[in-house]
Amino acid sequence: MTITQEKAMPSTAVLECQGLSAGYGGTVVCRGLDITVRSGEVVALIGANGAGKSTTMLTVAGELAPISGRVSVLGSDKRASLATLAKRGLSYVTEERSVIMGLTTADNLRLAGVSAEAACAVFPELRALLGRPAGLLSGGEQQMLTLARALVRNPKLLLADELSLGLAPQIVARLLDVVRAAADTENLGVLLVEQHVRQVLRVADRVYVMRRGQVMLEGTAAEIGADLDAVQRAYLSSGEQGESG
Ligand SMILES: Nc1ncnc2c1ncn2[C@@H]1O[C@H](COP(=O)(O)OP(=O)(O)OP(=O)(O)O)[C@@H](O)[C@H]1O
Repeated sequence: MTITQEKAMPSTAVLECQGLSAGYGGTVVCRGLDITVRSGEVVALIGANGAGKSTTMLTVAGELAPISGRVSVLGSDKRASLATLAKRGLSYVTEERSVIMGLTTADNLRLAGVSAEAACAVFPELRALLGRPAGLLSGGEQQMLTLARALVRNPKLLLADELSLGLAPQIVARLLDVVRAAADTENLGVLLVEQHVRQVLRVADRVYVMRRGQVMLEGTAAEIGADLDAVQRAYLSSGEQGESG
């Protein structure tokens, strides 16, 4: 008899927040957060505007000190800077276009120590754009460059905060599909903040729903998706998050 060993090994937690409170200058914005991301898992963090999603991401990324509670990133709960965490395998991408606009796509990759070949393997769309100044790329192309640059380094944990802000639904789908594929093939753990709720549910394994600094609801993407209208009414009602993209 053949014993299938697939999924027999529990996957490693690449991020664990326990009772995490976070905020600015001692003012608590997020409280009591328990959030886990395992390797190979795409986890979505959704919530209305001002719910505390970015504050959570900044704290996990080492940019803000936790006010209380525990954050363990890639097996260590000692606070470290983003630069140190990046060396250990954390990648943090945001909606801000982090490319250098005056440099070509190729030079942006070179500056980041990333081979153009490897980046084009992630997004073949970049090949035709290698000689073009990044400032002349569309928003979606700039985010492809950003994401390719992040993924080529083979991170173990990707934090993506509204990577697709302001982009057309097709581009959002393309970016999210690449993130999903990296989780599946590279065992990457992903925490995604995303405005396009329906799109993120399509690629996520699990979801945390935040409201006013707290996780109000968590479940599999299928569970949250099954009652999305009620979830939207209860927790995502203010601002753009209510639009399910
Ligand atoms: N630098 C800051 N100093 C003080 N308060 C801040 C700062 N940044 C954000 N806040 C406050 O923290 C709360 C949570 O903001 P945060 O940006 O984390 O929410 P969010 O869920 O990411 O919202 P959005 O979807 O609008 O980006 C808000 O009330 C916001 O005004």
